[in-house]
Amino acid sequence: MSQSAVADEEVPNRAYVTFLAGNGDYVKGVVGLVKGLRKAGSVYPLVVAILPDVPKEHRDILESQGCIVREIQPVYPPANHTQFAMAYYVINYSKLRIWEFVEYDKMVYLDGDIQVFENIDHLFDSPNGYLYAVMDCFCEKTWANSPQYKIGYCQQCPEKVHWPAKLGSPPPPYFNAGMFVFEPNPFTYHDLLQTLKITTPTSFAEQDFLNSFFRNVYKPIPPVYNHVLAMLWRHPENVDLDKVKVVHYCAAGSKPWRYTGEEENMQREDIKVLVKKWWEIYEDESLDYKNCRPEQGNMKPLVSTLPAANPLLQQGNGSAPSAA
Ligand SMILES: O=c1ccn([C@@H]2O[C@H](COP(=O)(O)OP(=O)(O)O[C@H]3O[C@H](CO)[C@H](O)[C@H](O)[C@H]3O)[C@@H](O)[C@H]2O)c(=O)[nH]1
Ligand SMILES: O[C@H]1[C@H](O)[C@@H](O)[C@H](O)[C@@H](O)[C@H]1O
Ligand SMILES: [Mn+2]
Repeated sequence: MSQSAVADEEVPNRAYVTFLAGNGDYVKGVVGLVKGLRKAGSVYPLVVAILPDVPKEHRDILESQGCIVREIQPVYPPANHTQFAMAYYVINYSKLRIWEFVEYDKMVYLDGDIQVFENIDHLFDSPNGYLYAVMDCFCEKTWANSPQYKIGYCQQCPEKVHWPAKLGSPPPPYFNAGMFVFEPNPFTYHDLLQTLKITTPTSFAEQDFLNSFFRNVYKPIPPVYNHVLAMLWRHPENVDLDKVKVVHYCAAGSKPWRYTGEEENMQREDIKVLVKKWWEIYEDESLDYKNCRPEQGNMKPLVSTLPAANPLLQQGNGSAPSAA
């Protein structure tokens, strides 16, 4: 048996995964993401779960950047109920298909509007059996229809405005579904789709659904793994930008490839710096797949045959730049 065949059996199969829909400009986000993962020295590839409406030119760009492109079929919430979810988010139910990627033992899902500034490969070593993600913030206007927003309660600072006793116990921890660590599994996948059929959609679509489905196995991880930009102005006391590893450009007007600086908070210095840092990675040709040295071993589809795929050897990669 060849050495690589032995390695194949012993090294768990792991990958990052993102989601891409439509023929718009989110493909830029994914290109930025795969280059960021490379810069951070990740040894795992990026799988892109794409809907059939992603044009061939975009698929080609992704493959030329070393991504593994996998077409998935859309998932819709039960008929006639879509009006309950924000239209913009409905497409995200299709994300549930990633539980079907059972050739991987563990995956880290990242939205296309996320950038990874420091190596996070150690997340794959987290104990199995849980879904790991970062707790969300309820303070932006996107939450305006929720009881949390109306009360002024946020799980990021539960002591500031207490959850009123008359409403019972405070809501359980709620994660932002732009980033999570999970295990693909045929039974979970089946159960997710069956449960969706009998679930009435709510505002945050699959994010609400995943929070409800995984409520008993959800483990919060530190906010550095999914820094939701609104934390900068809503909870500055909870943020240490130097320590942030993963930035989620989800605040209105903050997508770097669409950034104009016009929307509220977008003229902040810290936002400008983070947008600039995204662009530096996106435009860095040395991070293009074609320019990467093979010995770097990162993001190769055949990464599991490389000795460097041992995650324990990759822990604490302190050389990567921080987000700040
Ligand atoms: O036209 C689109 C829209 C979305 N996406 C993909 O879907 C992801 C989610 O969309 P956004 O990042 O624009 O959404 P937000 O970050 O504002 O939304 C958050 O809430 C959503 C609720 O549906 C999802 O849970 C999402 O992952 C979470 O980060 C994108 O990153 C991208 O990967 C596309 O490919 N094309
Ligand atoms: O997933 C959503 C989205 O990312 C919004 O932009 C943000 O304001 C919300 O907090 C979050 O739940
Ligand atoms: Mn997002």
